[in-house]
Amino acid sequence: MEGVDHLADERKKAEFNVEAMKIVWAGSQHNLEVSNRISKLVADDPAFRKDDRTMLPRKELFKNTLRKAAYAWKRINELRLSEEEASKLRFYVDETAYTDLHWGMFIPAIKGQGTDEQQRKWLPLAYKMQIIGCYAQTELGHGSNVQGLETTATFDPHTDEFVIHSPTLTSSKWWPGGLGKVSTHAVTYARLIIDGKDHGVHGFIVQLRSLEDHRPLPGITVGDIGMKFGNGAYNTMDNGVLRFDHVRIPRNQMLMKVSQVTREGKYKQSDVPRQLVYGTMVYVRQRIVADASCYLSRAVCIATRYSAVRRQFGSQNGGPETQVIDYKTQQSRLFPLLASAYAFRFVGEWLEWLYTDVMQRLQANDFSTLPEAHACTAGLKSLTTSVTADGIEECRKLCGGHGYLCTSGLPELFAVYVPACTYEGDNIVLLLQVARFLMKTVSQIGTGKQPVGTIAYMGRIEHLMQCRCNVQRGFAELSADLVEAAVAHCQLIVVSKFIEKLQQDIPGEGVKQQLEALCGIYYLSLLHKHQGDFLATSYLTPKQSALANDQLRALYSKVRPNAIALVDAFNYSDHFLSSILGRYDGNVYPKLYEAAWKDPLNESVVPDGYHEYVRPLLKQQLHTARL
Ligand SMILES: CC/C=C\C/C=C\C/C=C\C/C=C\CC/C=C/C(=O)SCCNC(=O)CCNC(=O)[C@H](O)C(C)(C)COP(=O)(O)OP(=O)(O)OC[C@H]1O[C@@H](n2cnc3c(N)ncnc32)[C@H](O)[C@@H]1OP(=O)(O)O
Ligand SMILES: Cc1cc2nc3c(=O)[nH]c(=O)nc-3n(C[C@H](O)[C@H](O)[C@H](O)COP(=O)(O)OP(=O)(O)OC[C@H]3O[C@@H](n4cnc5c(N)ncnc54)[C@H](O)[C@@H]3O)c2cc1C
Repeated sequence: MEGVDHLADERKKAEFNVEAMKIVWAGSQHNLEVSNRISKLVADDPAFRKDDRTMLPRKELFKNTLRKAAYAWKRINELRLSEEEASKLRFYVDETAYTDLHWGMFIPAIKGQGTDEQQRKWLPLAYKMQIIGCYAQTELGHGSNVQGLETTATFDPHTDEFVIHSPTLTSSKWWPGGLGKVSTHAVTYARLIIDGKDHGVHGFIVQLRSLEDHRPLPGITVGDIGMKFGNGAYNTMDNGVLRFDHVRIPRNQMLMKVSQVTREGKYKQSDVPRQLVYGTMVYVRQRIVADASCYLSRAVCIATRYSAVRRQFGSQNGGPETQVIDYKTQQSRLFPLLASAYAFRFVGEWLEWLYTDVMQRLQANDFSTLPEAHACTAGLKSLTTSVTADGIEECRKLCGGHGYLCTSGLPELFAVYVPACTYEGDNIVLLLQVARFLMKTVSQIGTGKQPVGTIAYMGRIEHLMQCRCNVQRGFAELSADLVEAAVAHCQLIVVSKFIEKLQQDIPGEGVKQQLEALCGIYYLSLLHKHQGDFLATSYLTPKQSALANDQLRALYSKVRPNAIALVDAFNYSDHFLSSILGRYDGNVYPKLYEAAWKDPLNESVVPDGYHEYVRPLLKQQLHTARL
């Protein structure tokens, strides 16, 4: 019934202060206050309706996204929201759009790789959205291999310009979000050519469309690359294709913080690592880690609430059937994901600190922690997005048949999230970067001391490195194993940051105890999953492994009465979750039934097509042997 909290009994079981846990999840009292205020602002505004997304045809869907983005911008300015509040508003609008790339990559690229003068010129225009930008790096033929990009930027000393050109079909820019129909400018990555010499990939600001009539400028061919996975989902984004036909830009539109080209055409590489040109990707990867905890927690919230509502089997003498959340199999699938959501939240906080620290060091020309930052952002982006994508799908399965309904919110959540395993760096390619970092670390041990434990096999590689074969062959031969080592390395970071979080002062009755239980579930479920490795390397005895599994089950029982309160602590509105299965009040069945009749297919009792295609079948007079 309306107004009844069908999960009230579950909420009464909580053994900790949920309001205090909301502050832990939000990161601070201030963050919680801003989240509450902005979330309500969005949820209460019908202009931000999103329950129709999966039913709109692409052009209507996209126009609706443009409308929402413009309306959001209007509200941001009317209410004079801060950058923090504006970012929260875009988060709670919950619709991928060109603004993601304008604010999330175009502006950071100029801030990270532009000179002070270039920042003074371009950032005010971008902040006022008087230009709209995208990040055009990937090409039809190359995405992972940035050094393989083919677009050229050839310096013309006669006119003090760069000529931007797409020499081959595969050099067409392909995938950049916001490029297809909206962006007026792009930070474009191209090979810098001076006097016939290729200086590698650099960033350039290129205007794509007229600010008067939005038509592509001369030499620019640009459009959308077409429909992507799933209805609604990422089709609100205009991922685009872009070709340059000898497009001329002023020399001062090459981003010149890291390296410069003088008026005379002299190339100057500052004494900074060339990889700083990749700085925007590092920035986004660390943000994607925090983002993973948001997406995973949304799916876990839906699946946990529904698992408490859903009853199946187990009725005694006509009594109520068993809540599926009480089955150990349901708990063994759901609670590690709940623990992962919290774990990724905390490692995301740490990674943001690491990134900020590295950026401060770069200001002082201290590049000592850049390799660690690269390995951590790459590895944790890979790990958290893979676990989150798989976790959203597991949450769909945890909801049985109803999880497959769009009104569960889970299919669209999955469809919009899964590209995170690919964009900002294919997850395997990034893990190979971590493996390279690990190998370099091991080789620097250098004293002949063999690495032990789960990285013992790296000793064999190191041995190969020292004797009969070169690093590349050893690395390539064992790359699949090295990727597993890279994952293990990243899992160690996640676990250690969770433990470090627990060593902080965490206010609120019972809050720390719940986090300790979740931390235990996180590492014991990992131990359980990889117990073969631990047993094979004698890190664990069979008896210890069995004890660990017993402890894991005991922790499931400890978390069970707190599960609903632990997902309430995510503090998501019903509007944001957009899920009948995940409703705060648990009023699932009546709302599922009500929603079904709103589907356009039910606008008529007899479906379109009946008379043309069904009635003739029913009325056919066929004389076949089978009849
Ligand atoms: C949905 C919303 C999501 C998040 C919300 C929040 C904010 C985000 C806002 C918007 C985002 C929304 C949607 C995402 C849109 C997607 C955008 C994109 O996808 S942009 C394009 C991304 N492309 C990539 O990531 C390409 C991946 N490839 C690479 O990074 C490089 O090619 C690679 C590192 C693989 C190899 O580079 P290469 O130059 O060939 O180096 P090499 O391997 O030879 O190593 C040499 C040397 O350099 C070190 N190194 C490499 N990279 C870095 C780095 N980034 N930083 C520092 N150091 C680096 C490497 O370790 C090695 O060192 P050693 O020689 O071993 O010491
Ligand atoms: C939704 C979405 C949005 C995007 N937005 C943008 C954007 O705004 N701007 C932008 O510039 N780009 C964007 N991209 C492009 C994205 O960054 C690339 O697709 C991504 O970097 C992967 O590169 P790729 O497509 O070349 O994959 P590939 O590298 O071709 O991957 C194909 C397979 O090859 C494997 N592989 C590749 N190299 C190696 C290797 N050395 N060793 C072992 N295996 C390897 C990969 O693991 C993978 O299994 C977007 C992509 C998507 C899906």
